[in-house]
Amino acid sequence: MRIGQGFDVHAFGPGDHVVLGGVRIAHSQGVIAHSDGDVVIHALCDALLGALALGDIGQHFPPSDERWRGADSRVFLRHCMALLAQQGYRLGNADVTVIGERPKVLPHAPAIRQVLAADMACEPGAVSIKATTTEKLGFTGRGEGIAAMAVVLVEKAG
Ligand SMILES: Nc1ccn([C@@H]2O[C@H](COP(=O)(O)O)[C@@H](O)[C@H]2O)c(=O)n1
Ligand SMILES: C[C@@]1(CO)OP(=O)(O)OP(=O)(O)OC[C@H]1O
Repeated sequence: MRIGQGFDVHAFGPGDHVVLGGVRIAHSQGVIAHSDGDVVIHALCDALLGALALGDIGQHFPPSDERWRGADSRVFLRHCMALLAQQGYRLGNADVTVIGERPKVLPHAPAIRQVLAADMACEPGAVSIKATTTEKLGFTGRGEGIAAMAVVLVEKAG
């Protein structure tokens, strides 16, 4: 059994939606990112890579690589899951916290869990999505950006 943790931040910028856990959520702003800027999936990828001691998302999908411009981050998650299987592990469970004042995440948590469970080949019950404000403190509190942290437990397959 191994454990991994991940953290990601993106600044808000022009736009009308954010993507969280593969779900498009209408918002008064978008995020500034090379890919779709999905902090939930980026944190999850770093947690999976961390559990395997295989570096971080930027090493696997460099921001300098034009292939990843505007990319759907689900591609990154499925790649990390393939690496997990190659190393002889499967997901035990994942726990994610989104940090920000807005958008409100809780109404979208069931949809996010469905998407992530599909990509992580597990039951939605193995994927937890939580959210918190920072009581208007700090960069998330000022509405400058959004963050997510993730923890995963992985276990030997078979
Ligand atoms: N972006 C967010 C932030 C919070 N929530 C939910 O609101 C509840 C209250 O948040 P506190 O920071 O005051 O604890 C919390 O239980 C979250 O589920 C949200 O949906 N989206
Ligand atoms: C996802 C990648 C893809 O190029 O770029 P960004 O969308 O900017 O996101 P970040 O969380 O900074 O992770 C680095 C990159 O791997």
